[in-house]
Amino acid sequence: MNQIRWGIIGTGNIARLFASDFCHAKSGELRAVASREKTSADNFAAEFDIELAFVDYYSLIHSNEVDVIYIATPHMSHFDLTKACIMAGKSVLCEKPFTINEAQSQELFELAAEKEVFVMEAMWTRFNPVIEQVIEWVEEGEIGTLHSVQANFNFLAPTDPEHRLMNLEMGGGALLDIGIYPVFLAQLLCGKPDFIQNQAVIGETNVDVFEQLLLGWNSGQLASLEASLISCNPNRAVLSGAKGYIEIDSPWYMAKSCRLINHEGQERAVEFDFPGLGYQFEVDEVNRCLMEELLESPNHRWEDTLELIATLDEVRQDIGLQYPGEPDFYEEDLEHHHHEHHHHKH
Ligand SMILES: NC(=O)C1=CN([C@@H]2O[C@H](COP(=O)(O)OP(=O)(O)OC[C@H]3O[C@@H](n4cnc5c(N)ncnc54)[C@H](OP(=O)(O)O)[C@@H]3O)[C@@H](O)[C@H]2O)C=CC1
Ligand SMILES: O=C1CO[C@H](CO)[C@@H](O)[C@@H]1O
Repeated sequence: MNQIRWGIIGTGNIARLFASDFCHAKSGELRAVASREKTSADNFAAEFDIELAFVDYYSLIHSNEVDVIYIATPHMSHFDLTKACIMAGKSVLCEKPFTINEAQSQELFELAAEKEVFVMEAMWTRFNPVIEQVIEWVEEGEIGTLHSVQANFNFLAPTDPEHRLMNLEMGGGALLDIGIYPVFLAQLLCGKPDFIQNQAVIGETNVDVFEQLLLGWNSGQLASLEASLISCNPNRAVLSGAKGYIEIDSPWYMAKSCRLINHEGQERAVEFDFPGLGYQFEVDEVNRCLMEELLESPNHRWEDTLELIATLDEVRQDIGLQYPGEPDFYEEDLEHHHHEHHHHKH
């Protein structure tokens, strides 16, 4: 079998973590990297033993040397780069959030369907073995009816106002960068929420630095979620059911262990001994999908990405957090009214 040939766009923080874990994937060749800077491309290629270093992104996108491109650049660039890859017939694994809003994601998935190109949001947590275990426990009824999801993602972000996390022009803020993880977990287990409430703290650079969300489902399920760029937390997740609960150990979004505790207090602990941080599992998933000639992963479908970003859109609309170049929320809201849009205000 020929190896699937990968290219990476960007040489920043996540590109490095991904490249270090790539060797733990079951198959695939990390064949090319592209950077805006020649020295960054060359150094990255040398460090990770990558054959080809491109000095602009579009040369990689149009090269015949790769089958799939991993986009590891800041949020605001995901739309244009993914679009260019699809147009060039290159499969895509694009960092989260897939795009900054639902309209952009919708447009890309329509294009991918039309051009018959594989596309997936790099929601790596979905492929972590602990999350697979948790899905299995919940589906097998080990905790009975699932009633609640409690999850958060907190870390101390750089305070530099120019840093991508603090900079509005770069799609900054907690929600899109890290809030997406707890929302992902809740929606993975409960589906698209029927109600969304939130409280957010806006920082000095006008991005959300801290927020809590409460999601509700007509089924009676509730999720209590938090994202913060300004506070510390062990970042554990707890799923409570009628017969017991599951605790995903810290940090839950990249955990190596979890525990199932029944209503009598009996505990079953599971530990996974995998190398690296766990980025290899999303690589395995993409390789498997490409070998099966799928356009989307059945485990993180286009619909899953759309439902995820739709929730983030709704929260941002409530907060009044708009990114440069986005259509005006309030005009959209008027249109939505005609379509019986259920927007739950607190
Ligand atoms: N899955 C995960 O665990 C993580 C995911 N992410 C996601 O990955 C993306 C990138 O985040 P991160 O790696 O932390 O960001 P960094 O700033 O560390 O790196 C981003 C890279 O993108 C390239 N780039 C392209 N355009 C720009 C621009 N306008 N400004 C700055 N850099 C640019 C640069 O590469 P070059 O100079 O080589 O062109 C840069 O090194 C985000 O969307 C984030 O959500 C981030 C961290 C962890
Ligand atoms: O996805 C992510 C995981 O963790 C990082 C913090 O350590 C985030 O900034 C990032 O975007």
